[in-house]
Amino acid sequence: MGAGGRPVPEPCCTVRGLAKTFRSGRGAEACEVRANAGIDLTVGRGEIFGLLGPNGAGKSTLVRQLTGLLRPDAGTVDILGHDIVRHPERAARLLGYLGQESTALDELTVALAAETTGRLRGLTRARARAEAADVLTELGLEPLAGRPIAKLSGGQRRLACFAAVLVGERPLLVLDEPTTGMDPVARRAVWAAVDRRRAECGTTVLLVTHNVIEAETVLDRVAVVDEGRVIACDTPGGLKALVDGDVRLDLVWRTEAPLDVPAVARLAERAERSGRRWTVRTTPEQARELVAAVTGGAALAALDDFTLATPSLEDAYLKLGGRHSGLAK
Ligand SMILES: Nc1ncnc2c1ncn2[C@@H]1O[C@H](COP(=O)(O)OP(=O)(O)OP(=O)(O)O)[C@@H](O)[C@H]1O
Repeated sequence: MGAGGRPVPEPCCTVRGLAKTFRSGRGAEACEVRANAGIDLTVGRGEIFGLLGPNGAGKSTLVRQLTGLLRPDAGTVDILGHDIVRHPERAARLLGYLGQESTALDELTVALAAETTGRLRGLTRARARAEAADVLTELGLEPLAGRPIAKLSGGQRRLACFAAVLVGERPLLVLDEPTTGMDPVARRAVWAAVDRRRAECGTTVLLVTHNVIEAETVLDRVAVVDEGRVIACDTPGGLKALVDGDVRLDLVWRTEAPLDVPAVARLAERAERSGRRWTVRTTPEQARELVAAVTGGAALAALDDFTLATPSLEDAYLKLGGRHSGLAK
């Protein structure tokens, strides 16, 4: 049994001891960046598995190693029984990859990019065209079908590239921050499309994200990556259990916090401050006392809003010792 008592599915992707150090410059200018250092991971078939971590943690490097685009210095990558380090060319047949950068398809129209991906994956012209049309309808992209991808807005471009990745079904989808820049309607369309493929075809999804809220809602399991290592791997619920019993108190001041109020001055020393917002992670009892202190006296007039919340995945991440910057709220 796996985390949360669920049966562990058959592996789709197994990574062992993956390591990569980038070297740049020469002589005195030379520098080394260890992008990953001994990563072990197993992603089960049909899982929606997330890689969460701050900027520069090594997520994209890991993804590029999995997709056969970057050769690791050491370690193995097995996808559905294929050794991707030895045979990187096999990755294209096993997975659909949505990277962070734009692709050669950017010069094509949305419809042609989707159709071309289908053709590159071995579909007949008629089949590729039909599948592309279906995916465009599914994602609400029909009005943009005839427009070149390069001329679209950032969110539209991302959705068009995602559409292309879906044409010509692949058992594994590797999506590097797929919803960046998308509005809520487009985001919902992406997650509905992912869910449908998992339900209907058993598709496995490996997702890189900064967005902890998204991570909490869509992922079955998540690996937290920091400085090239996996520092935790569990269900979102399992990770949040690390901070079970704590609560988060957010205070938003109208302008300046009233530091002349002793309770507020004491709070200032331990709160995480971001502009007018102060955040404190504490026990429920202490949170109640703090709320009473800031809402019962002179501080109330200076308070714009306050919320008490149960711990989020971000709180769990912080507890694990990850660095705060780079994770979206
Ligand atoms: N081609 C490269 N040459 C040199 N260093 C690199 C190269 N690619 C990545 N790095 C470095 O490796 C580390 C990991 O980068 P990576 O892009 O994998 O992080 P990430 O977790 O995907 O970050 P982000 O969330 O910002 O996309 C960083 O320190 C980065 O600067």
